[in-house]
Amino acid sequence: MAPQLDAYFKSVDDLSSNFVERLSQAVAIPSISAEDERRPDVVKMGHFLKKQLEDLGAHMEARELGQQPHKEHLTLPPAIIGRYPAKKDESKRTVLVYGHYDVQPANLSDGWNTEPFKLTVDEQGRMYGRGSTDDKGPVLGWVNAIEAHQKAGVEFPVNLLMCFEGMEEYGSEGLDDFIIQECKPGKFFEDADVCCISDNYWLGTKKPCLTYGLRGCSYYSIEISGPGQDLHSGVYGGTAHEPMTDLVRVMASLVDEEGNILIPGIKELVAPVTEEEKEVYKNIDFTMDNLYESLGSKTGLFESKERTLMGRWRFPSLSLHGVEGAFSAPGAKTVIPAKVTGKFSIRTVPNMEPADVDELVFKYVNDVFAKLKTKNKLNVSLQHAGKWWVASPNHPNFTAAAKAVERVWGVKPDLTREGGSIPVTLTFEQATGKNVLLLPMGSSTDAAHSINEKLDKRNYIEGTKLLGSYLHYIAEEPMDQ
Ligand SMILES: C[C@H](N)C(=O)N[C@@H](Cc1c[nH]cn1)C(=O)O
Ligand SMILES: [Zn+2]
Ligand SMILES: [Zn+2]
Repeated sequence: MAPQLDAYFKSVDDLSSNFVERLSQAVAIPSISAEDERRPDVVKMGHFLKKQLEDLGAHMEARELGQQPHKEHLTLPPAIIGRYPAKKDESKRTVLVYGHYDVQPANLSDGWNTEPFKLTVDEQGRMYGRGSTDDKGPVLGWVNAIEAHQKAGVEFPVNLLMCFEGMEEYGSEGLDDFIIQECKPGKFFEDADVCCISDNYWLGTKKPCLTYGLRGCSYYSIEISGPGQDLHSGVYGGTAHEPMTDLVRVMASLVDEEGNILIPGIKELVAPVTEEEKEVYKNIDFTMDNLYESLGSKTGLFESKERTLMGRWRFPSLSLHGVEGAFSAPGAKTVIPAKVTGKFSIRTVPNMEPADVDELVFKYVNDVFAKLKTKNKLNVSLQHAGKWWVASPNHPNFTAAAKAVERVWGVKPDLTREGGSIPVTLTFEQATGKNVLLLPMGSSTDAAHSINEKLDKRNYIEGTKLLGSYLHYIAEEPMDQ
């Protein structure tokens, strides 16, 4: 395998400027799944990806997923699925890869130093742009790997099945049922031997990792309304119950300043931490400085790395995200908003069942609201939910990936869990019955979901080598599981 990989690596290096250009074209499409008016761009991005792969000879299909639940006027972006080589080679293993081509919202006015939808590369090779690390860079890593094999004249080692979605940042609407259907006998994904997802991040900036766990995410809205329209605070302030005042009280009652979730019953749903498990956290290559570097401040909740890692991977957290309908522009506007909608989410962990979490949340929010004795109206609802996932890293899929990491980066990877969520991971595991590996490309300082999101060129290029060499190692790894 060594000469083949050497030739492949050289090809990746030779093509590196084409790969950056490919990422630049992808970042230029503002495929924001959460913004209704951007839906045509999400679809455009799906077709861009499809065309890139078709040009390399892959068999690709854009599969419609129907209308968006609760927003029936919107058509969901298609699942872009494919197979490379176009005709299955029965003598080779089949690897199913997943990624997403939608991105989080981004505006220059949020505080970006550069245009979010223009890939901007600085002198250190940091490639800034929305979606660069989450998840356009990693998705294009698979495309690049195919191209580099072709240009190097190196035989592609596996049958690659691909599933790319455009709604991951909005709860993967519509995808679960599609995956379940397509994993059935005779369908597109039926013959997967293993699955691989590149859509998370290293713990620090130096050491690659393989990831075997994710937190779930239950995302809620609290709508409070009262007045028939927005009001002048000079004329009506002091005469009416104000929705924003009620909402601030309800939201403040969800979590305290130390990050403790104040909803009764939530803590009891969490699996107890075992002594054996505590040892795992001690051995992870992570420092508080890694945290401070990626936070961009020293505002961590805990002093120790073990407690910090547990706060990210092992315990639930509740975050307040924003308020729709509230005055948020610069300057001063003396308005009383008539209807405000607060958004928050809970990251869930074993053994929290999403339905149990919902019940506790709804009861608590209604109880807190009732105590306010306000005449306004409350509506609390779940926007979307995805369950947590924890797997065993003792599988040839992980062994193959560890070999690839050592070959490309020259170090053994850490085995990590991830605080973020990729809702379909569990679906792939259950629907295929196969092992799922998370193989991250980007690092802890990439600022996914934040302003100035970036992917280091080194991570993109070496990451492309990593994805390709993983396919070579998985092709040869003994597997009876
Ligand atoms: C880890 C992954 N790259 C990611 O960012 N996932 C999102 C998924 C999500 C859940 N609800 C909304 N989006 C995340 O963890 O926030
Ligand atoms: Zn992602
Ligand atoms: Zn994301």
